[in-house]
Amino acid sequence: SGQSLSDLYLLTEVLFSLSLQAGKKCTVIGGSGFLGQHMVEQLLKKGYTVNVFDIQKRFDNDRVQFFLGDLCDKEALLPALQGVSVAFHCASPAPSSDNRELFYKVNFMGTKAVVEACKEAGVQKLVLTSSASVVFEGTDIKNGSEDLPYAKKPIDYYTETKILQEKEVLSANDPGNNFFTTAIRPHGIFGPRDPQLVPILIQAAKSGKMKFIIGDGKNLVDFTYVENVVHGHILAAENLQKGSALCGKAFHITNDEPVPFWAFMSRILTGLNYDPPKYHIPYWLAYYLALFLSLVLWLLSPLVTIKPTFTPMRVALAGTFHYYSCERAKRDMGYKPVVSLDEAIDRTLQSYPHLRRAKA
Ligand SMILES: NC(=O)C1=CN([C@@H]2O[C@H](COP(=O)(O)OP(=O)(O)OC[C@H]3O[C@@H](n4cnc5c(N)ncnc54)[C@H](O)[C@@H]3O)[C@@H](O)[C@H]2O)C=CC1
Ligand SMILES: CC(C)CCC[C@@H](C)[C@H]1CC[C@H]2C3=C(CC[C@]12C)[C@@]1(C)CCC(=O)C[C@@H]1CC3
Repeated sequence: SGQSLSDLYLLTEVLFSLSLQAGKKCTVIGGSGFLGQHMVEQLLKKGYTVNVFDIQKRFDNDRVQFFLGDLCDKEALLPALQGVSVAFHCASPAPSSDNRELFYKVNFMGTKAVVEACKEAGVQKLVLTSSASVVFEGTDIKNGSEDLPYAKKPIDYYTETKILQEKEVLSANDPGNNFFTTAIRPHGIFGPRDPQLVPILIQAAKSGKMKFIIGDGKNLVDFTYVENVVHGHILAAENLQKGSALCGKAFHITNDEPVPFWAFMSRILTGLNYDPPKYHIPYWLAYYLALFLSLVLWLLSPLVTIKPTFTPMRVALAGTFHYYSCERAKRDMGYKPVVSLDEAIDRTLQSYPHLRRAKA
């Protein structure tokens, strides 16, 4: 009859909208962090229901359900993953923490717990935030593709465990059990609220350490605006499905506009009223000075803890080419940066009024 037909129609509508809602429920592991918070904001804008799992709560939002816990604890993760179809894993100890045990525990063992918890909770898609640095050994990379082998000698412990983490996630891809995984490899993320790049640079400038250009200053590097990184993650989640080219694969996400490292640094410095560096120092000299300094600080470490501005890792990043091709992301997920580098730098500079030097 007409009544039962309209009941059936209503039921179908309800079921359809329930399935859409379930498809759009996600968890951001590391959602209190720099990238994580930007992920949450964009996911909410796109109509996702968002859970955050993090060891700390760094913002308030009525539309977000927070789960506080350590990702190394599978039992703590499970409630945050109930009814969720996509998990984004963008948690990591800060690279500057330089704590080998912590990197191993969180990035490797913790990621194993994330994979197990996702499978147990019935999450279908896991998108990992990896890093383009997993292939970087401190020597030039120009337009590197995802086919480059993992670094045999990674530049630091952080990167060593990012490699282990990425391998763990990609090898967990299991179409037979309806569990799909992929990894996004961003490079040099920057933007509003970044606690690393701009604040470290300005701190160095304030203490008079930004006088030298390491090398000839022509080395091209990728700096990627945080919203482009978020866009890559969301596209990855939306294109990750049975039979897609994303399953078990890694993808570079960059601004697709490599820029000389020192031109980028100078633009940030002058944009915040600091002088750009102007003297040149040979790369090898800067590298061995940084190595010598880290040795001295290591010898002094039982007595005093000092964090150097110029570490061998930072010198390597500042004095070599390291930019990557994002053709694979363009081809397989329709990626294209949504914010140009010029616009991204302007927005970033405007977001740091407290770091701007007052003009004399
Ligand atoms: N910032 C950059 O230039 C790049 C970052 N990445 C990757 O992007 C991801 C996000 O980085 P950022 O947002 O810059 O870092 P962040 O330090 O701002 O955020 C990391 C978040 O992870 C959380 N976290 C750390 N340990 C945890 C644990 N045991 N359990 C639960 N939560 C924990 C922290 O509380 C923090 O909220 C990381 O995986 C990082 O390796 C990759 C390439 C470049
Ligand atoms: C003091 C100056 C020589 C350099 C100041 C800027 C640096 C703090 C940043 C320049 C390149 C950045 C970078 C990262 C951290 C911040 C920089 C060293 C990462 C190591 C962050 C984590 C990653 O996965 C790779 C990044 C590469 C670029």
